[in-house]
Amino acid sequence: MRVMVGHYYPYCPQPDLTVGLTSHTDPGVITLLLQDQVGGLQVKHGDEWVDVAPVPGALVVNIGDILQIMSNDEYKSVDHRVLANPSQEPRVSIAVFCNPSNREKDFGPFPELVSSDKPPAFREFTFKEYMRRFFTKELDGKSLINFFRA
Ligand SMILES: O=C(O)CCC(=O)C(=O)O
Ligand SMILES: [Fe+2]
Repeated sequence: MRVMVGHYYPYCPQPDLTVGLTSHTDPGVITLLLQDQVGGLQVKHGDEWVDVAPVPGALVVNIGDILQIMSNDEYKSVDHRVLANPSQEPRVSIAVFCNPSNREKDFGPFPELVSSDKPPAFREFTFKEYMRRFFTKELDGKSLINFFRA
C-alpha cells in the first residue's frame, strides 16, 4: 500500500533549540523522497549525522524496517532526521511510502535468506501486531525493529 505525504517546514528563528523532524527509521519497505533545494535532511552513518545535500531532480531512496526484517538483516533501515529550517524560505518535501499490505500470512525474514549460517534475525509477526507496535512505540530510531528481533 503506497502513501504519499507532503511535508512543510516553515522558517525557524531558533533552529538550534529544536528539530524539523525527529530521528526515526521508516517502518515500511522503501521510501522515495523528493526534497527541494533548502536542505536539512540528514542520515546517521555510524555515530555521525551526515547531510543529504539536495540534488535537483534526484530522489532519495530509504530502506525501511520491514525490508530489513524481510532481508534477514542484509539491508539496514536508515536513521534519518530533518533539521529545523533556518532559511526564510519554507522547505517542502514529498515522500512516497511503499508499505506492506494487510495480509493473513505472517511477516518475517524470507525463507530463502535463512540458513544454518544465517539463522532468522527476527521472529514472525502479523501485520496487525506490527501496526499496533508502530503506533505505540517510542520516538527513537530502532525501537520498532528491535522489538521483533529473534
Ligand atoms: O522531509 C524529509 O526530507 C524527510 C521526511 C521523512 O523522513 C519522512 O516523512 O519519513
Ligand atoms: Fe522518514
